[in-house]
Amino acid sequence: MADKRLIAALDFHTLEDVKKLVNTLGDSVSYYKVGMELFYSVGGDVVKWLRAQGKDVFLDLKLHDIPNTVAGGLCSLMDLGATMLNVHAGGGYTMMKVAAERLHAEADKRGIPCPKLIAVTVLTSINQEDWEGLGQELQIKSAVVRYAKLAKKAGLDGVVASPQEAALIRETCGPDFLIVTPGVRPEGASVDDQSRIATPAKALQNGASHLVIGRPIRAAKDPQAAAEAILKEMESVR
Ligand SMILES: O=c1ccn([C@@H]2O[C@H](COP(=O)(O)O)[C@@H](O)[C@H]2O)c(=O)[nH]1
Repeated sequence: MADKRLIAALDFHTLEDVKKLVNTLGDSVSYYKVGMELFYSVGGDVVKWLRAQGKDVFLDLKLHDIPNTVAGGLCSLMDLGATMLNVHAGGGYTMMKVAAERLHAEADKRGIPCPKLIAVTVLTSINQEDWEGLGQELQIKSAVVRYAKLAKKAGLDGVVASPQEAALIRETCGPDFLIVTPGVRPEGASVDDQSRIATPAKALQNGASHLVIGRPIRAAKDPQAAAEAILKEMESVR
């Protein structure tokens, strides 16, 4: 049985590429992330196709707009059947609260399970220099925890954060809060454009509930072997 803590990122722009990787990974991976590159080129069909294969889907579109627009957008996306959706915590407490309330109300009205809703805190590509360039005075860690507390208070199920902040979020937001961490790199793997990273084992030890991993699997010579090695490392942390 696949380890649902691993979410493989499908940053492709054709359905053919998606099918090839998903078929290669087979039963080893049961949870996939669809982000803007794929969604903007293929649309909702990719989510429907993945769901028809029995896969869970994190639809990572990072909605960031005024409350009414974000809530409406989420309700439209709900039709696709994704397991998890997200918004930007930078949209503020009111936006997150309205989004969560409208999503739950819409799910109740339609009699369908409500997708998990999580908030992006500070992107894992942001380093200290980028952060200061934005005029931010809090430390990145403190800002991430602040966003996580706001997301929890607004009724969201969790956050996206780097594995470096996971321990502090877990301590602050409790055992059931979802902590979805991109920025995961096996020892020796290329860092690419990520900044705040950790290995799969370290991310889990820090309290991450899910690891989002893209290029270390997708760009590997043998994606199946890369995924298996990551899963083996994850298995050591339960
Ligand atoms: O803060 C964030 C939020 C989202 N992402 C997404 O996760 C994957 C990571 O892919 P890698 O190839 O493993 O770097 C990618 O789809 C991002 O859009 C993130 O990296 N950081």
